[in-house]
Parts: sequence; structure tokens; C-alpha cells
Amino acid sequence: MSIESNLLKKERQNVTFSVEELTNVWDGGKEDTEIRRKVVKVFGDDPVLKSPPICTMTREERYTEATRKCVYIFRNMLQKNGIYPGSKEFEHFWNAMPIEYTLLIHMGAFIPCIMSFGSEEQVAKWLPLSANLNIICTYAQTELGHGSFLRGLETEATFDRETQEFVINCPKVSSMKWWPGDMGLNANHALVMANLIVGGKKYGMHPFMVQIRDLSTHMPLPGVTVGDIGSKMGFEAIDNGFLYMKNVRIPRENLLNKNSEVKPDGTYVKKASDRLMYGSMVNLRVNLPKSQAIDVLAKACTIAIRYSAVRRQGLLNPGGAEVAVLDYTLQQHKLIPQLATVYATKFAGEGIIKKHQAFLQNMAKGNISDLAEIHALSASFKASVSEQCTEGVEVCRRACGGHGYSQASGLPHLLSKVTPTCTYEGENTVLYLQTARYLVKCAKEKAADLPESILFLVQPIQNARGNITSLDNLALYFKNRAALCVQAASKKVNQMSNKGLAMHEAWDKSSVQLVHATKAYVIQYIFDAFASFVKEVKCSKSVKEILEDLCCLYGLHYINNCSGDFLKLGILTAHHCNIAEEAEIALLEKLRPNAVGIVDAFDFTDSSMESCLGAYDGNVYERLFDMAKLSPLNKEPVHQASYKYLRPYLLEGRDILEGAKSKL
Ligand SMILES: CCCCCCCC/C=C\CCCCCC(=O)SCCNC(=O)CCNC(=O)[C@H](O)C(C)(C)COP(=O)(O)OP(=O)(O)OC[C@H]1O[C@@H](n2cnc3c(N)ncnc32)[C@H](O)[C@@H]1OP(=O)(O)O
Ligand SMILES: Cc1cc2nc3c(=O)[nH]c(=O)nc-3n(C[C@H](O)[C@H](O)[C@H](O)COP(=O)(O)OP(=O)(O)OC[C@H]3O[C@@H](n4cnc5c(N)ncnc54)[C@H](O)[C@@H]3O)c2cc1C
Repeated sequence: MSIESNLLKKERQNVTFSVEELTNVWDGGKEDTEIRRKVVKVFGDDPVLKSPPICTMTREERYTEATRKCVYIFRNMLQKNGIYPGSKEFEHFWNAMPIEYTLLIHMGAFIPCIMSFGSEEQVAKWLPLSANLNIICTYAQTELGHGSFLRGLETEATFDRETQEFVINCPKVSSMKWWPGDMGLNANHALVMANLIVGGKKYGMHPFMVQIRDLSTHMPLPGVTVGDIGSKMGFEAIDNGFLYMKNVRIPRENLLNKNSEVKPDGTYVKKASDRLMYGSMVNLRVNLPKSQAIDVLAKACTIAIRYSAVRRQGLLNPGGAEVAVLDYTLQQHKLIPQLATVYATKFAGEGIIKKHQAFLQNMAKGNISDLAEIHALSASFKASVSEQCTEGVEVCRRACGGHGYSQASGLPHLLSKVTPTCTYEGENTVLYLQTARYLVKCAKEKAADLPESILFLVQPIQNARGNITSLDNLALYFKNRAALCVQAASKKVNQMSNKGLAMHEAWDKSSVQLVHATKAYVIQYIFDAFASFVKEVKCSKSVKEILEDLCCLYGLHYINNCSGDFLKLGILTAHHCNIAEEAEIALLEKLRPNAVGIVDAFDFTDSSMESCLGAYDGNVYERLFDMAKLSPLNKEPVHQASYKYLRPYLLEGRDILEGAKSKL
């Protein structure tokens, strides 16, 4: 056993709680852990899912491998193992997916969309075809020229009454669809968001099913120009695409018509609120943070903390032995708060998922009164979590020093996976502004007209009592701050407007404060949800203590990072801030011996991380060397390029050196 493996073994011997029990809490119960492990095992044992490490493959190989595996998973494996949408097993299957996958938009975005936009007949037609991969469909909303401002989308669907068809056109280069995943190479259909035009009248954005490739040859259909947009910062396996449509004709029935319809005579019938058109986005904003951001940060923490426990560099005591870098207070200050973020966002996210499910049940009964609240909550939650996790993964990467920059660490891959969560499914600033709009409106309402989650905005500010670092008091500081920030931002909008600015100008001039206020609102929501979870969870005292410490750390770390705000608003004094700073450092020291145990409790398999630094056995140096040997550049002892281009000068060098030698 290597020295490093021994170090991790010792770390595990010192853990003061049951790792298995914390895993159960993380998963949502013992039974859930068993189900997740079963699913992970099925995937892990399957030889068809084996492939070379991604850092040794070209982009083309990565796309090919990911597509091969995903077709197998979605067409054979899930059914064979009884993993169906809606089942507990399915909830855990993201955990078991190969490190890179395609068909994500087809499965994760298109299928939910067809269910929310399609009539019963349309769902009956398209759902089985897509579930069986008989068609592959992308979600084509964003265009080259517009992504955020949906009213600016330019693709048109014009009703031709004579032929009973819609004619789809991208009038300009800027109107072509750009970015949709699975669209470049795999998709033969696209759910195209286009402006509906009937009899010269524009009805705004509507969803259309458009066939883009021939079903037998997979060649683009007439009028369709489609392809891959090229290499990106990450997601290299995915064929994000462009789609340029000129006079592409589709039958009238291909307008997804659960919410609105065009009759054969051209009559436009609206059946539900326009806002339900945005429902698919709410769905993804609620559901994607867990698998695309929180789990990614959890993996980065696992890698960085295991590595920091075995990486020895420098001395704490003069003349003593070299210490693990995790023993430095500053390393703990980088990494342990990231663990707290993982826990806080995961448990707050679960509450939002439940709220969304309740909203969907009400919507099925025709009640959409909670739409504004769930939109505001999901938009700001997605924005905040993606931001916190992206920052967190980068902190973990840098905390691994030079090796964190190597693809072999697995960290650059995680960073490139989490970074776009700040952009896709709604650019974060744009989403914060959406929530700000809701908050400013709510701040003007009477308490009786507001949902519980937002009541604090209009209630009197309460004073903290007792221990200033108790979870109750921390929750109160966050609430007070959010309420005061929203009031201040609303006041600024009013002041600007009273000075004579038009409302949209007043809004823009106040947007820095508005986004700040929204961030304050969502952090109070996350903290409150995590603190409530910690209070209520049934578990042993030792596990509860870990969760309480992580919750307290989440709050203190946040407060210490923006203490100016709390001071400015008169919520904390300088004395309080000093206490908060010392309390955070004390918590880091307390959590340090359990750090490896806490990341072990995430229970990630080595293959799900592909990291030489983060493997369970801690054998980092052998793994790094083995991975380097696999580099395609090391295939031959002499690389053709260096031989070809350097040879003349090397020969000169040889002659000079040999001449010098003969003169000696
Ligand atoms: C187990 C399942 C796991 C699933 C995991 C899946 C994993 C998938 C992983 C990765 C997938 C990657 C997917 C990426 C896909 C994409 O990126 S698709 C493209 C997404 N694009 C966007 O999100 C665009 C962002 N822009 C917007 O949302 C809107 O344009 C805008 C709302 C920002 C502005 O639109 P505008 O027309 O100007 O509207 P407003 O005038 O601002 O608002 C009008 C009113 O509508 C309300 N509203 C807006 N959005 C919503 C909504 N989503 N829901 C409900 N209501 C909404 C808004 O509040 C206004 O209301 P008021 O007038 O009352 O204030
Ligand atoms: C990996 C990836 C996958 C994607 N997958 C899909 C997909 O499957 N389907 C699909 O349709 N799309 C997809 N997209 C597109 C994505 O949804 C858009 O990129 C996103 O909505 C942002 O829009 P944009 O690119 O137009 O950014 P822009 O809106 O142009 O943003 C540029 C800057 O302008 C700022 N800005 C914009 N509006 C405002 C405002 N009102 N106030 C203040 N600032 C503002 C933004 O904050 C940002 O800083 C994907 C994108 C990526 C990166």
C-alpha cells in the first residue's frame, strides 16, 4: 500500500460518525441508498459501457463513444433493468450515467416538453416514438441572434390555409437556431419555437414539431441546413447544432396544441395562459441544478478533499514532518465551505422540486395561481446554485495546485460541465431580474395576499436574541437582509421613476440593486430550507451534529464574505462580525477530521469521477503516471512532429556539442 493510501486509511479511522448513515440521509433514506447502489452497479458492471478515459480521446471519439453508450442505455439497458421514468430507480439513474453522454436534450428537455405542450393525441403519437429512439428530437429555441429575449426570436411559422400546412422560415442568418443539444448530428426532428403567423397576424412564440432529416438516409430534408456548431469549452461529446430552415413545410397538426390551436379555417384558439408556454423552462430550472451543478460540486469536493488529505507540502511545525495540505487552515477555508454549499443547495432544491410537483398537480386541475411564485423561485434558485457551484468547482480545482489543471484530475471536465449551467436554461442575470420583478411586486402587497415563502418581505424586522451564531439567528439575519435589500431596490426604482425616467429606464438604472436584492432573497431561502431540514431530519446525534455544523458554516461563510452588506444595513455590528469570523474558523477546525468521511458519504464510484486525484484509495501518484502513459502523444517514443521540425536544429546542436567534446 502506498504512503498516500495509508494516509487516507488513517483519515477514515478518525471519522466520528457513521458514513453509511450520512449516505442514507444524503440519498433520502436507507431504501434510496440501496436503489441508487443497485442502479450504479448495473451500469458499472456492464462491459458495453466501458471506454477509454475521456482525456485520451479526440472530440469525434468522445461524441461517438457517448452516442454509442447512450443509445444502448436508453434503448436496451433501462428497460432490461426495469428503470422507467417515474420510478425511484429512474430518479437515481443520472448518478450512474457515464461521465459523458449525448441524447440529453432529447430525453431531458424534449420528452418533458412534448408532455407539457402536446394534446393527448400528440403525446400518444410522439412520446412512444421518442422514448424508443425511433425519432430523435431536439429543443430548438435559441437562435444565433437571440437567446434571452424570447420576443426577439425571428423564426416564423406561417399558416398556409390552402395546403393546411405551416411554412417554417428563418428569414436571416441571425434567425437560424443555434446551440440546441443533440441537433447537429443526432436529431431527425426538432421542437422548434417559432412565431406563429396566421392571415398576416402575429401570435408570438409557439412550439412546432419539424422533421429535419430523412428517416431512412438521415440526410437533411429539402430546405434544411443542419450541422454541429463546433468545439466548445466543454460538453465536447454533445452535438450542439445550427439549423437554418427555408420554406420547410409541416402539417397543421404539428403545432403542439395543448395550449393553443389553429383551426383548418385559420381561426386561432387560445386554450390556456400564454405563460404556460414558459412551463418547460420552469421544469428544467427546477430539475437540472441537482444533476448538472450540485452533484458536480460534490464530485469536485470529493476529489479536492481526498487529494488534500494525501498531498503533503511544507511544515506546520518547524522541524516537524511535512503535513497534509488539508491541515492548513487556509485549505480548510477553501474546501470545507464548498461541502456546506453542496448540502445546503441539495436540500433546498428538494423542497423546490416538491413545490413544483404540487404546482403541476394543481395545474392539471386548472389552477395556476402559484405560477408566479414557482417561476420566481426556480429562476433565482437555478441562477444562484449554478453560480455557487461553478465558483466552488473552480475553488476546488485551484486548491489542487498544478495537478488540478491537469485533465487527469477530472476537475477541468467538471468545471466545463458546471460553467454553462450559468448560461443555459436562462442566463443568470436575466433570471435574477425576472425574480426581482416578482419581489418588487410582492413588496407592495398586503401580507394576506402573499405566499408563505415571501411573507417576511412585508413583516416587521425582528431582532436576534442569544447566541449570534445559532441557526435561528443566522436565518433571521438572512431574512432581514433580504427584506431590506428588496425595500432598498424598490425604493431606487421609485426614486428614478419619480425623477421622470420611464419605468424601463428606472428599472435598468436600479438593476444592480435589484439583482443584489434577488441574490439576498434566494440565499435566505436556501439557508432557511437547509436549517429546517437539519432541524427535522431523523438521524443519530453524531450525524445531526455534522449537518448542523455544515449548516452553520454555510451561513457564517456567506456572512463573512459579504459582511459589508450586513454592516451597511445595520443587521450586524463590527463586534458581531468578529464573532462570526472566529466562529467560522472554529467550525473549520471541528469539521476537518471528518472531511474525508463527509465526502465518502457522497458514495461516488471511482469510474463516475475519472480522477487520478480523487480515487477512493488515494493512490494519486501512480494513477497520474499511468494516465500520462496513456496520452496519445506518448504512443511512439519519438513523435513525428518534433522529429520533423526540430531535427535540423538538433543535428546542429549535436555537431556543436560533439565538436566541443573533441576540443576538450
Ligand atoms: C429527472 C429530470 C432531470 C432533468 C435533468 C435534465 C438535465 C438537462 C441538462 C442540461 C440541459 C441543458 C438544457 C439547455 C436548454 C436551453 O437552454 S433551452 C433555452 C432556454 N432559454 C431560456 O431560458 C430563455 C430565457 N428567457 C426567458 O425566460 C424569457 O425570455 C424572459 C422571461 C426572460 C423574458 O421574456 P419576455 O417575453 O420579455 O417576458 P416578460 O415580459 O419579461 O415576462 C412576461 C410575464 O411572464 C412571466 N414569465 C416569464 N417567464 C416565465 C416562466 N418561465 N414561467 C412563468 N411565468 C413567466 C414574467 O414574470 C412576466 O410576468 P408579469 O408580467 O406578471 O411580471
Ligand atoms: C451548453 C449550452 C447548451 C445549450 N442548449 C440549448 C438547447 O438545447 N436549446 C436551446 O434552445 N438553447 C440552448 N442553449 C442556449 C442558451 O439557452 C442561451 O445561450 C441562453 O439562454 C442565453 O442566451 P444568449 O446566449 O442569447 O445570451 P445573451 O442574452 O446574449 O447574454 C449576453 C449578455 O447580455 C446580458 N443580458 C441579456 N439580456 C439582458 C437584460 N435584459 N438585462 C441585463 N443584461 C442582459 C446577459 O446577462 C449576458 O451577460 C444552450 C447554451 C449552452 C451554452
